Amino acid sequence: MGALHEGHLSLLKAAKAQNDVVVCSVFVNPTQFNNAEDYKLYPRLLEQDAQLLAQVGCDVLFAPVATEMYKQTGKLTFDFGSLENVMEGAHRPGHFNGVATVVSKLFHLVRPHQAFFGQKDLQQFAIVQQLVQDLSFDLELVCYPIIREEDGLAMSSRNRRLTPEQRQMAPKLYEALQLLERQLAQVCIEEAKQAAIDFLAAYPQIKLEYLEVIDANTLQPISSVQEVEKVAVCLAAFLGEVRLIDNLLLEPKEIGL
Ligand SMILES: Nc1ncnc2c1ncn2[C@@H]1O[C@H](COP(=O)(O)OP(=O)(O)OP(=O)(O)O)[C@@H](O)[C@H]1O
Ligand SMILES: CC(C)(CO)[C@@H](O)C(=O)[O-]
Ligand code: BAL
Repeated sequence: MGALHEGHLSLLKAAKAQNDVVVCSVFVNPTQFNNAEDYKLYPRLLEQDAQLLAQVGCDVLFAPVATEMYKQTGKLTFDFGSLENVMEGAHRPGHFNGVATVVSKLFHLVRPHQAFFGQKDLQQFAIVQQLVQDLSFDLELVCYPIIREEDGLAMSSRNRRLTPEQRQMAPKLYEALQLLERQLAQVCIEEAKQAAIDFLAAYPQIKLEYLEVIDANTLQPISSVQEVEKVAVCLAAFLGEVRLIDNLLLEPKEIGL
């Protein structure tokens, strides 16, 4: 969606290393926003994005305008069942319907052989995987790790909207996830979650929306980390009006099992 940072550029570099031609879409997609202010205030920096894309060897920048993108599109409805009834899907009504709509259109328009996504949007990646299966898109999906600022904050275009005070506070989200990971090696999930919730409660500027310990394959909350092959810890929180998400993928061995 543009306002590119090193997280996005890591995807571009990986794409360029593996392909002859790389296309990057920059499109602040109205149909995936459940909050009008979030859409209005989303950072838009197309000129700067174009320069950064040229520097990493991107071959094509596809930056349609919304009226053109949606000129002939009716209301499409997707059903991702339990994959979308949690976390982002539960808190952003209609969000994944909008994501699935625009990703389908982008795949048809660009016809990529590979498509690169970031782990930061873990649930989005699971939804897109399901979409590719459901609609038999002939492409390979690739997911790359989260690139962080030096203080641990996950890079995000929305970070630009933080005030200096909020920006200083924002790495607490990553610290909470790390605390949760450490706690999971020692106590049960409920206690571990409570420790992370209590940690964040000490910072009144941070309003936690959800904190989940999930099976990274099904995205469903789990009651014991021994249950599943791959665990993820995920959160969403507001700093003022700015909503940020972050997650860690944990291997069972990393949590002492
Ligand atoms: N810090 C990051 N590291 C790696 N990939 C990232 C990072 N941030 C975003 N991405 C990925 O880049 C792609 C484009 O994301 P998008 O344009 O929505 O950016 P964003 O920075 O996540 O914005 P926001 O968090 O404000 O929604 C997505 O696949 C996303 O997961
Ligand atoms: C998948 C996506 C391109 C849909 O607009 C967007 O949500 C993003 O960039 O993560
Ligand atoms: N970065 C994922 C899309 C969104 O937040 O709308």
